[in-house]
Amino acid sequence: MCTRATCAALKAKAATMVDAATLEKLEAGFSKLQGSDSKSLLKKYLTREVFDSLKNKKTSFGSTLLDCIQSGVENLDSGVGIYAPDAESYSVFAELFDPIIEDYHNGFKKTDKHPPKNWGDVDTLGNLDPAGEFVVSTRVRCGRSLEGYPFNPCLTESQYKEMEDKVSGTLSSLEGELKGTFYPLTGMSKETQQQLIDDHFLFKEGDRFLQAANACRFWPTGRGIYHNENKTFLVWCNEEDHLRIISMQMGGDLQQVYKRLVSAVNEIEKKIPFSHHDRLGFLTFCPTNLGTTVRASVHIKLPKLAADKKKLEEVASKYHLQVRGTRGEHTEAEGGVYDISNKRRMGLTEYDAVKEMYDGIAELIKIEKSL
Ligand SMILES: Nc1ncnc2c1ncn2[C@@H]1O[C@H](COP(=O)(O)OP(=O)(O)OP(=O)(O)O)[C@@H](O)[C@H]1O
Ligand SMILES: NC(=[NH2+])NCCC[C@H](N)C(=O)O
Repeated sequence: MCTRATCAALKAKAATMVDAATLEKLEAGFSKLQGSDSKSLLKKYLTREVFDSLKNKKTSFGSTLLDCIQSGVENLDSGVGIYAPDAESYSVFAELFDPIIEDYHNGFKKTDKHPPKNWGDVDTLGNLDPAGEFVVSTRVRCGRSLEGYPFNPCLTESQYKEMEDKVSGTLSSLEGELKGTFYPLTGMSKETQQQLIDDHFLFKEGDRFLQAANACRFWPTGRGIYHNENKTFLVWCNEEDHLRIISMQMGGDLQQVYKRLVSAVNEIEKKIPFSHHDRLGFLTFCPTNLGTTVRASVHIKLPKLAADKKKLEEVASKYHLQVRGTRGEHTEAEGGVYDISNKRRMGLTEYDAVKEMYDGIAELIKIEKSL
């Protein structure tokens, strides 16, 4: 017979157990992935052994292995294929996250510790292309998560609203070049939204990788964009991460772009506490963005080098750079314009992540000139 005490204990145990339907989906997902020709890091590191050791685990938010891997299972063309539904997932499912992090971030081992934040001397970076021959535009972004909130899949509708209020309220106090307006996605006309996307200022809608990760619930509630008048400083609210802080402008003046980003982050950090992990650095939804969270990119035309796309990618990867299409990740180049950025974000400082892009692009331009 079930006494009150044993009943409560059984209930508590059931709450920490992964239910049969989830286990069934996990097994089906595992078979689908391993039977596919997916090139994702998820497929590479989710061995039967790792799968069996993690399939019954749950975080205190109730997130399971399925929540972490479902995007990569559904989208077999994923490069990575895994997201952390909450910060605890990085430790509960470390057996899977750690080797993926090590592979993506150039050998950042599970025993390694991400260095403390260091923006470095912002005056030491220059203009990548003073003559304006190759670089169309330059952008540096970083991601931040608000302390006290889980990532997208675990957020409630009211948390989305609360976060949007917090973010827009805080940004409204920015001054000088950073002064701007917050535009919620709710109520924005489709034309305005599309124009902002086409001009590379706003995140796209309906990203299938995020959707499959359960990251687009209650859309467009709580999502929005803040920008200054000339759109050189922008903040995305509640897309992939709670915050994406962005500085961008036409041409190759990385110093100006980086300086603006650093002063903006320093200002915002005074007003909002961000989630930071002793070993992993700043916390983000996707393991590719942990650490510095910095992606410094140029839109660049390198017609000779890019005549052979494979060659371009090979040379870029030699300098630890990643090549994307004109409209960002998972898109193709239009009119010969590529998005080239630093690939790793962990195990080095913010300054060094940006410098990695600076040095690599300088080399690519040198090669292009020599061809
Ligand atoms: N140097 C750049 N100049 C102009 N636009 C850029 C530049 N780099 C990226 N973008 C634009 O930023 C938008 C977002 O791109 P994308 O989603 O690939 O990167 P992200 O914002 O860094 O985030 P994530 O890596 O999570 O995808 C796209 O419209 C892309 O074209
Ligand atoms: N925006 C990102 N987090 N990009 C990195 C990974 C995106 C996607 N999940 C993939 O594996 O291809």
